[in-house]
Amino acid sequence: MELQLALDLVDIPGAKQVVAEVAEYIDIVEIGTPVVINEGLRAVKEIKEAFPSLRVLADLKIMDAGGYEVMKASEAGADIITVLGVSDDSTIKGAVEEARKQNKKIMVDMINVKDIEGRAKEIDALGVDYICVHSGYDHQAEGKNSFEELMAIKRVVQRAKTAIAGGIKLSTLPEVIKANPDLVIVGGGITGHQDKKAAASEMMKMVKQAAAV
Ligand SMILES: O=C([C@H](O)CO)[C@H](O)[C@H](O)COP(=O)(O)O
Repeated sequence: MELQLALDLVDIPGAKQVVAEVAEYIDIVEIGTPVVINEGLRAVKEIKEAFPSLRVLADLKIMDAGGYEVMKASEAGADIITVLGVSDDSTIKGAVEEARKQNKKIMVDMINVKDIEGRAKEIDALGVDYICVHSGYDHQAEGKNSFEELMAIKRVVQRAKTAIAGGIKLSTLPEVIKANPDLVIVGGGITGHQDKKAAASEMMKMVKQAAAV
């Protein structure tokens, strides 16, 4: 099991500051969609250059032109790129094909997918690297989470790694860990914490303990 830090509400200097604080307690750093909107793929490039030993995920939430957009994120230094599960199979196939050429990985974000089990099965067969259940900010505001969706994809996914994102905090992490995802993604649960380093360190400890069992 691994831990990914999602950075959504920062600019590039702010992102560097947070990563410098918690780098030893995370496996992957995510340049979130709002950061890419504000700063462009330059944010991915600068974080990869500043922290070469960390894997960097570009949360582009690709919906079309999968191959082209994966190529651009790869050029910027992204190791993992996100594509939406609601997009057409041709988009996901194009993304996977380009990622293979560039030696990168594709994560499919299942945000707003209605038939989670059925679509996860189809997407798994397309050769993606991760399938991620995700309660986005708008769903979180309605009190939703993706714990049940994680259990649903765990039942059907055979080759991809499984991941979960959306509002995970120290208090809810044990419930998430129980469902045994390969990757836990945390944004505000670390960045909104008074002591980011302590929160990341505690989360990493819990994740690695679970992985060792
Ligand atoms: O993907 C995300 C969201 O859609 C905004 O772009 C977040 O990175 C993801 O939800 C994790 O952040 P938290 O919900 O704050 O843990």
